[in-house]
Amino acid sequence: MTTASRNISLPAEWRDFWALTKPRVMSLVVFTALCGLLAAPGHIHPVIGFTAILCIALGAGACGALNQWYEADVDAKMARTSKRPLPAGRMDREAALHFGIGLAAFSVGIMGVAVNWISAGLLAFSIFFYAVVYTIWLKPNTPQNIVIGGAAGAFPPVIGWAAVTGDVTLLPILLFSIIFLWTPPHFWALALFMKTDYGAAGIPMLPNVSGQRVTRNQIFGYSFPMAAVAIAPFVLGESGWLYGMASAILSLVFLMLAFKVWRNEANEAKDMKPEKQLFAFSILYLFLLFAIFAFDRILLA
Ligand code: HEM
Ligand SMILES: CC(C)=CCC/C(C)=C/CC/C(C)=C/COP(=O)(O)OP(=O)(O)O
Repeated sequence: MTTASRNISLPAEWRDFWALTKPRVMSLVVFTALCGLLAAPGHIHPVIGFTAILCIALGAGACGALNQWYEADVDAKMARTSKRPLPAGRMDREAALHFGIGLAAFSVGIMGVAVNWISAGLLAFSIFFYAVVYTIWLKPNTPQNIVIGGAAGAFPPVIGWAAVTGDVTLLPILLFSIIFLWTPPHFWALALFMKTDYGAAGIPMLPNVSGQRVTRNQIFGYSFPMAAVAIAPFVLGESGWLYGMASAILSLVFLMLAFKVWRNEANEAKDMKPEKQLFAFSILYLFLLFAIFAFDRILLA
């Protein structure tokens, strides 16, 4: 028996289905949903709360699968995505489609029956928005694709909140707005320094359509309303000082890094340290902001 065969590992096809769900990106998506759920007023039975988060995770996985089903040809043209299960030829397109539709139907159905139909409706809408509005309609047609389409990724904390309360009030709309305004700096910073090949694959992302100067201006521009909305829960008296201080400090660091991106003139990836720093920090920022927000609300409750 070889060392490799003795390792405990998933059979290849399971690993491929797992990869279809884009687990690394989706982990933060699911975390924001958990924070929305924990920050909501009222009580949810832990088993129902766990079920809600599981459904959101499965719904997010459905998004990844449906996206890769539709984009198999595009993914084959980009080095970054060419090793995904479909372009690499390890899986049928049909299997990915069935997996995506199955996960979507299962997650929405269980959410509706076990949690409530408001959160199930929001989950169904988010999946539709990402799979159809973003992937099929906006992404191949406009460099504003991720601005509008990014709304799909902003829904999870609203869904988590609605799982507890059965409604959507100002606070979850603020959580939505934070992610909505965070997405353009998050993605465009990455698109500046990483060889994404979107241009070669015919996808009109902002850097390859309008150039690096416009992209840097837009990154800096979106960071201001993002910071303002991030601090808003404290200003409106919906959080304590802990979140107030944390959101101010984190947003200040974000703005400073976005300013360094704005000032940078480099067009070689090796000189794009500010862009790399902003992308890496964008993930830490959202993680800490949501974690501290939920913690602060639990302390206040
Ligand atoms: C339309 C919106 C978005 C686009 C186009 C986008 C695009 C990307 C891309 C291309 C990557 C590089 C790595 C990869 O391909 O897996 C990435 C990484 C990442 N994104 Fe986004 N993203 C978006 C929204 C979001 C949202 C809403 C979240 C979470 C709330 C998120 C969380 C992450 C995380 C955690 C990573 C790092 C993953 C890793 O370490 O491999 N993204 N994003
Ligand atoms: C609960 C629920 C329904 C959540 C939706 C969450 C969601 C779909 C977030 C979007 C994040 C994401 C994977 C962007 C990748 O963009 P891309 O697919 O354009 O990137 P690619 O070029 O790597 O394929």
